[in-house]
Amino acid sequence: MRKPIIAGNWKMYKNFDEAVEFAEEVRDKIPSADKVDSVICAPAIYLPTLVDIATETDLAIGAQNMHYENEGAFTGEVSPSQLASIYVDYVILGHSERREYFNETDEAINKKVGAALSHGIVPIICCGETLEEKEAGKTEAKVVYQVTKALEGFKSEEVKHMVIAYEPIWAIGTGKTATAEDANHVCGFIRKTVGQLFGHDAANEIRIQYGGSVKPENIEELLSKEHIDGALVGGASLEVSSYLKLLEAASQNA
Ligand SMILES: O=C(CO)COP(=O)(O)O
Repeated sequence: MRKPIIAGNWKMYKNFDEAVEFAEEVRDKIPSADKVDSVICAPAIYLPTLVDIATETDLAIGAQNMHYENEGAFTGEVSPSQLASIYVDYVILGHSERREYFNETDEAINKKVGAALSHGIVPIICCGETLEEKEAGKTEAKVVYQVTKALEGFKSEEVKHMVIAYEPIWAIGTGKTATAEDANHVCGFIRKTVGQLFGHDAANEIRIQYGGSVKPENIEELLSKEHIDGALVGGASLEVSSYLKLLEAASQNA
């Protein structure tokens, strides 16, 4: 049985006071980490403070991106060793917004996955198709390509501990959610691909999230599906009450 994982992606929202207030309000209300992994992926400048607030609670903190090099002349970037030095647990890699607006390539994402692993940071690897690709019947080909590239060169033992987030781009921030059946179908397809590349154990243990307009109203149906192990959530992770409802739903599903 895979433990559900709900990760909030705050993107470039909240000022410092709002971020602190949120974390202080939720930290003692997080369901047990035995039942659900509860993560907030915040803007980089808030990470040390949020890690402090979350210490000795069941809330885990993640970054939204990082470079693959540990140090160097890369103005404006944050490195894996820097994130590890402040005890960040997770990092979102290859989000469609990074691929689209910051020209992130599959090769760079693959290097970032390796860098995250070598620092004990769990990568949440994003994949997903555009509306055009969906309408052209290319969803499966797109996610297989992205997942295969991101996982190239790793061992089954490493892949097991990773998280993949299937986020159809047309469902992000649009209020349009993939039906639970469609989302489950694609997540199942991703699992099958992992199985072909890394074997049965990796396929069985890797956690696959759905992302794209996930809300308290649709989380239960999504999580009831065989291949959906959690959610990567934008908008609905910004409010304390809706974030906690998502966690509650996942802990009851566990
Ligand atoms: O991009 C997303 C999470 O990474 C999804 O965002 P929304 O939940 O706001 O659609």
